[in-house]
Amino acid sequence: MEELLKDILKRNQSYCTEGEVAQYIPALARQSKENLGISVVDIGKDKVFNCGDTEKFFTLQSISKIFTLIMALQDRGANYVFERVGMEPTGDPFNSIIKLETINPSRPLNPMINAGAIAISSMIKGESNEQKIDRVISFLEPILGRKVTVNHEVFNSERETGNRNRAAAYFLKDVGVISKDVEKVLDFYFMHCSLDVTCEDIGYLAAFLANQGRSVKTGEQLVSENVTQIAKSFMVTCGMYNSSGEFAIKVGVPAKSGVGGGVMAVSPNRYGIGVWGPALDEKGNSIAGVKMLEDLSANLNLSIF
Ligand SMILES: NC(=O)CC[C@H](N)C(=O)O
Repeated sequence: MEELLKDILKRNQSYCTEGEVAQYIPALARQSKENLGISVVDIGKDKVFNCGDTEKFFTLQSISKIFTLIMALQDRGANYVFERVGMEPTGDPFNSIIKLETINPSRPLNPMINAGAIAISSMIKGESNEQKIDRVISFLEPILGRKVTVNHEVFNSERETGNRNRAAAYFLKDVGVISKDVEKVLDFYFMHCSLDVTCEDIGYLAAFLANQGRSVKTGEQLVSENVTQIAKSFMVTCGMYNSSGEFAIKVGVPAKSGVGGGVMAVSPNRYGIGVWGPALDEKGNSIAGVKMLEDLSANLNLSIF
């Protein structure tokens, strides 16, 4: 495995120069394009294989949407959640708001697009945003086996510039999908997107899903298999946004990307995979990261289809 990862990293390094780091969040626009890392957690061997920049921090961004979805399902139950957010892919960019008004009854099509994830954020239980983010952190820490913190620079940057998310959230309040204070809901959404992680962490988050909701670090069953199945189904249909179909054909595993450049990929019962490369394609997915996943899938025969 060490040799395979070294080879895959080397073969795909040149893709780092293609695409751009996320420009619409100023703190992310300052990231270096050159970073590239891949981490594979082998569940059977209880071992992690790292290659490249696997210990540097970047923000979780949309990968966090999987974990807030899991928490909302636990806090409110599936009926409550899916009365307010749908189960279908959009074919539109992650921050698009175009379908919010044309669908009847009006609700976000799925929990992976920003509008859906913001609605999900409003469902997480807690008296204050501090309590809510502490709950997210307490959920993640036993999976990662380390302390997790919010990156305040990225949080403030998103908060200052997130006007499209603000537009989506106010629309959702108008149609009754969100009932809480919109600015507070947005702050909490920006906070969980701004959690600092490493590529290795993404591998362990993926391994937790590959392991049907059991932490590989502690052995603890943290959520029911059914809830992880829902999360992984959304990863297949919507996890890579309007590239999910192409990704299913070329890589063939449940995956979730974030504009920090991370991609979390799940090989059920076998591997948790984290890749990181901050230069993104026009759909917001890491170019070199996706290329490395294509190679890894072909080499290890990972496609679930
Ligand atoms: N695709 C992403 O990672 C988007 C998350 C980012 N925080 C946003 O709201 O735009």
